[in-house]
Amino acid sequence: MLTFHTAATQQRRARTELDGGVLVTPYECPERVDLVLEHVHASRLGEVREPDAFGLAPVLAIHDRGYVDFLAGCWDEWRSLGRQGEAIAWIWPTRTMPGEILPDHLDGRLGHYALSADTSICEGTFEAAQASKDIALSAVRHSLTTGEPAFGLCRPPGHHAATDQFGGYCFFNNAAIAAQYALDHGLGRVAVLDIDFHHGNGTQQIFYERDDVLFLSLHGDPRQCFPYFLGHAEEIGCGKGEGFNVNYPLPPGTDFAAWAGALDDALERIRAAGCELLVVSLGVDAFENDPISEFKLTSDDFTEVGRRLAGLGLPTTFLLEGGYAVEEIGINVVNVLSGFEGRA
Ligand SMILES: NCCCNCCCCCS
Ligand SMILES: [Zn+2]
Repeated sequence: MLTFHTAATQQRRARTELDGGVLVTPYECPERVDLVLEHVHASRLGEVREPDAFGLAPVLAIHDRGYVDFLAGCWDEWRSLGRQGEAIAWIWPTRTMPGEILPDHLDGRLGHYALSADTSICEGTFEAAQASKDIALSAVRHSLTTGEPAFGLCRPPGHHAATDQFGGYCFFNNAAIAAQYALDHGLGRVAVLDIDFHHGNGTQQIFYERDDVLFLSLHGDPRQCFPYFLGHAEEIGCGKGEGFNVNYPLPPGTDFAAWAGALDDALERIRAAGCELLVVSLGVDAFENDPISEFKLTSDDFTEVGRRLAGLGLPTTFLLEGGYAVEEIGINVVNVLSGFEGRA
């Protein structure tokens, strides 16, 4: 299986994440890329290829122009205000303050465009996000033109990024951008399957009223887990999109047996919907030792996940999302990919 990767994804080197009331070293660290790459090579998964540059048009097919411009200028503007730390949102529109008018001040715009305070913006963030979406586009183009599976070693991840919102370590929704690219190049319907521990709120929001993307997500129940405010089973899509959004919220402590039951149901729905491509939001933070997640999948379980995905018989593009047990991220990611190829 081909891997798309560029070191440009490591330009984002944030030093701070607000976690439990203190500023910690971000869980979503550049070293994640090195460790996945190490295992891609060690497992002889296949060639590692630099992505092509696709520019901003595919991004603007998904994200709002004002949002993209905000991301492009935020760090420099933050610094021009004389701020010492990294750009972190600290005030938001709320239930009692809906914020219909976009503020002029950066702090107001930061709250408008930020989902959560866990994601700092620093030097190199915009550049890394561009590299990550180029990886996703290169991977999906390969699957479309060859029918072969491809792996996009994306970083930063994307599934929490909505039309005009960043957070959960995500800026551009790589999976949504890839799915839209496939639709713009002739496909009628694409499935996006999100197996990251956290609900893909951004991907859901982007496609919620559409029937050309079937979005399915297995994740920690939002009653107990980030992102807390989206991801319930009752959210089934609306308008033309009704029935094309499927959430599988599962309780903390879920093991593979229960999780795989939801996966099998999701695979059945993908089969029934006549999807022509599968984009997998491949987060491996459902792993039992993940520091910020609460499922109990083992490394061997990830091999079985890959095997079951292969059973669909669809062209499949895997895009890295989360996974914060850094030591094991490489094993877990490659196990899915090797399992898919029947090599494990
Ligand atoms: N403070 C603990 C983590 C907060 N961040 C939410 C998790 C984002 C996962 C992205 S896959
Ligand atoms: Zn996650």
